[in-house]
Amino acid sequence: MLGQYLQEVRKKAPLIHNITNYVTVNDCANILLACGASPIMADDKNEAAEITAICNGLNINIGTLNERTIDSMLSAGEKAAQLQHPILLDPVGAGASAMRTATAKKILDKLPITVLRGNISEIKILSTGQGIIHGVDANAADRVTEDNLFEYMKIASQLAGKLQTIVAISGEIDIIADKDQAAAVSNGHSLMSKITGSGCMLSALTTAYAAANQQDIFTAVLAAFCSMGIAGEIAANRMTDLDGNASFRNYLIDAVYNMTAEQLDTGAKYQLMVYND
Ligand SMILES: Nc1ncnc2c1ncn2[C@@H]1O[C@H](COP(=O)(O)OP(=O)(O)OP(=O)(O)O)[C@@H](O)[C@H]1O
Ligand SMILES: Cc1ncsc1CCO
Ligand SMILES: [Mg+2]
Repeated sequence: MLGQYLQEVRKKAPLIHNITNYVTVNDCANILLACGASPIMADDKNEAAEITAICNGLNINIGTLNERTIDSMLSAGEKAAQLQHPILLDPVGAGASAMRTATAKKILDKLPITVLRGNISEIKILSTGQGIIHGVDANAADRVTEDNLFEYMKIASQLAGKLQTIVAISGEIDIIADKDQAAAVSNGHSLMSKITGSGCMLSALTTAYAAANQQDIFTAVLAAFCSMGIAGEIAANRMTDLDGNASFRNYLIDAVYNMTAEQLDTGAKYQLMVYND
């Protein structure tokens, strides 16, 4: 079933506008090409809205935020909203500085964000106003485990209802939630946390899946998360004794490039909770 969502990405080849950080920008472009989408990066206010208008989805990532790009994010976001393009916000490092936290909140407040995709500490800080983040990485104390999973799924779903968005939390176990349901994805490999940008790439990929599957964005996000996790497992399997995190990064992109709909269908590992209240 999820494989169809990948097929739609390949068929429609959505063009994704990325306003993103300068650490992982090239990886974001390559992961979009790998899944069958196309990237364009453009972060000047004078062209942000115009670029968004020729695209099918907008990926806003605050990883290397500066005063200038905040305006570009809002301007592109307003245009994307007018055109009913999906908009994803990756609140990289929310909680690490007052500027990041305030900007993530401002974007959530001013734009109809379709998907909020971050690690558990970023999401926790944005929802409760409290917590500690380890730079751009999740705080180990916030980890989603088998023991707290159902509690976190419910909280994610409540937050999704409050923000009127899909909340998508990455980590060893990923959680994707809207106000009525939450899915927990157990695909992935610990090496994914040893490269920078696995989260940024996931956000770019998720924007492409959402843009190509607008009729069911929740399932599109689920498919994107499963495909990234499966790619991580395939990449880890290819590692030799001399390989390190640089090779892993390449193997991960290669696995997204070579992924088939069948691989996604058979490899996806998730459980779904539907809430009635
Ligand atoms: N320990 C782990 N085991 C399995 N998968 C993992 C693990 N850590 C991260 N992942 C996977 O890596 C991807 C990125 O998640 P992560 O939470 O590390 O994002 P992030 O913190 O935003 O990353 P970055 O900021 O470096 O881009 C997701 O697909 C997630 O499932
Ligand atoms: C390391 C880093 N710093 C700002 S953005 C980024 C990439 C991972 O989010
Ligand atoms: Mg991140």
